[in-house]
Amino acid sequence: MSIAPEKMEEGQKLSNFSWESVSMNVKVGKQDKKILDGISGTLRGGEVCALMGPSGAGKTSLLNVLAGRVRSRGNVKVDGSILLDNLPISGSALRKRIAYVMQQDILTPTQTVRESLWFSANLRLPKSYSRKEKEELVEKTLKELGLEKCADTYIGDDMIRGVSGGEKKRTCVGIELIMKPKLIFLDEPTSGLDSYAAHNVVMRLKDMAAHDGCNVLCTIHQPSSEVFHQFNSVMVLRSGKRFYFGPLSGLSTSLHAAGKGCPNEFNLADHVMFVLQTESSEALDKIEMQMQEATPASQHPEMPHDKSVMTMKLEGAHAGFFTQLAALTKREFQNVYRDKAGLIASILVPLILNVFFALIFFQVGNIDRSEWTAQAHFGGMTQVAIGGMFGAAQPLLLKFPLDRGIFLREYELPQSFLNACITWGAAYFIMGLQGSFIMYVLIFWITGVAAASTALLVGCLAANPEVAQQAAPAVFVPQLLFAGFFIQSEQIPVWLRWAQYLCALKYGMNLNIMNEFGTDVIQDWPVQKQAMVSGLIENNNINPDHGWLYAGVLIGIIVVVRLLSVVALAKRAAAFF
Ligand SMILES: Nc1ncnc2c1ncn2[C@@H]1O[C@H](COP(=O)(O)OP(=O)(O)OP(=O)(O)O)[C@@H](O)[C@H]1O
Repeated sequence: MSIAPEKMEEGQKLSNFSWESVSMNVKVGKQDKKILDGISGTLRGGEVCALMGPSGAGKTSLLNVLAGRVRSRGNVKVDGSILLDNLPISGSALRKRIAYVMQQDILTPTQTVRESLWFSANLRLPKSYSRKEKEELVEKTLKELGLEKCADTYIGDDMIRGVSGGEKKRTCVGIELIMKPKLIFLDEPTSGLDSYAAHNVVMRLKDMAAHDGCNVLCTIHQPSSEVFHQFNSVMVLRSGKRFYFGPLSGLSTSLHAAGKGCPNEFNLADHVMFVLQTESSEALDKIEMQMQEATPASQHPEMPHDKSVMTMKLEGAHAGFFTQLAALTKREFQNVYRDKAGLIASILVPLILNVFFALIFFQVGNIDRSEWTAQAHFGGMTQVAIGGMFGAAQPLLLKFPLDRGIFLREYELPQSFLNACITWGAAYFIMGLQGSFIMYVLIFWITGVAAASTALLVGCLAANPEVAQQAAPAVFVPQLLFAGFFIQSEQIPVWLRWAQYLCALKYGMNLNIMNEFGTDVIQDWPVQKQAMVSGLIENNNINPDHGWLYAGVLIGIIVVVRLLSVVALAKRAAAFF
């Protein structure tokens, strides 16, 4: 979300955000499915509105349409108008003005609460803010959200002990609120919280809305009475239609007037849900009509505009490239060194595994041994390269790339270089290889980055991580087959050989073979053994003069595949927005 507020100005009028006859239809097969049916409403500045309704009623769809995240395309058709201060607004102009707090936490576990807010402030506030002003804003937000006590605690995850669920939610809210947006949409900000923590979140939102004059809309699921009564207004949906919109008190009186009053000891929110889910569609139409007749004003709440509060101009350039780069680099380094378990795993696991695998190929590169064979010698090198390819690609297939960077991240290259050093440090001496150690490390490094790039593309094309994993063999098995160990290039049918140009492992292995069996390495070997490895080079169509070409192909694969990933991801994002 990118909102760039200028400094706050006193005495500006509150904004009204309204929408009229918003509809959304989806074509499912040959049928039109009405997701939203002519919904109108208004959000008044300084107030918090709850969006409620049974599961599937259309809450998230409405929130997405109002946030400009869904538009007419393909089999989705969106109608209606959205107005900010009575002026139509749509597209990026609308998205820019809305802070959208999604259901999923998007926090970095290894950052503290204060660092998370600072990260957001540093990256997203306009350049006109000085460091001191940003720091003051962070401290103010911490205070307003009641996060001072846990400001220096890690966010945490399953591995790292961190802040509580409620504090996490409030941090998520804070990350958006630090931008002082005019419009704040929250998708179930209280889900997973106990009623006290949920109450806390809503109270903070309410205080902030009242103080800063922003318009807040949040979907909410089964709120406790205490939480529900904090909202200024409520919109209740049923089957994509508006059932009620107005103040909370109006909901209670109009239900009463329709003969469905909430018993004293019941929770009003639960009661409405119960009515919506137990009454027939015809009965609900009747109740809705009776409610409208009883309190017609509730359906069109007036919009007083006489209140003046602190608000802000939505202008100003964002933080510059170098500020953003510095902030991102710092966060990624913190992430690596604070995640102790991850750090140990990324060193110890490859070390132990590679020692074990290398022991299976113990001294296969020592030509003085009577057991020496070219096949085992070649096999030892191949197993390290295959292990490297899977080690680099696996994490990208397991984690959906939408939440990862598409271009090489700041620490991705050093991390894969470290991995290359660990792997060859464990394998090279045990297997008794003779090529240049540093060349092995460099080849492993570049092949690993190419394999990781391919995995990233698979992830970007796949609909979800499961599909990505199922598609993985289609990409990686050919790599193994073209690597020259199972079948040599000249034995593969000519009309299929072109596929080797897509396989990073093939070029990594070409370079490995040149490194291990180059003329300078084998010149002192017995002639018979020289002939055996020379045959290996020839049968795999390796030209010893083409080393730079093979390295160039690997770099080309990295560049092309990363660019294709950007295109794939941009298409996916366009479908979403
Ligand atoms: N793009 C789409 N294609 C087909 N059906 C859709 C699409 N988007 C939403 N729906 C359907 O529209 C209905 C409303 O979905 P929505 O997610 O808005 O409901 P909700 O009120 O937020 O539900 P919940 O409380 O369970 O999250 C559901 O039946 C959903 O399956």
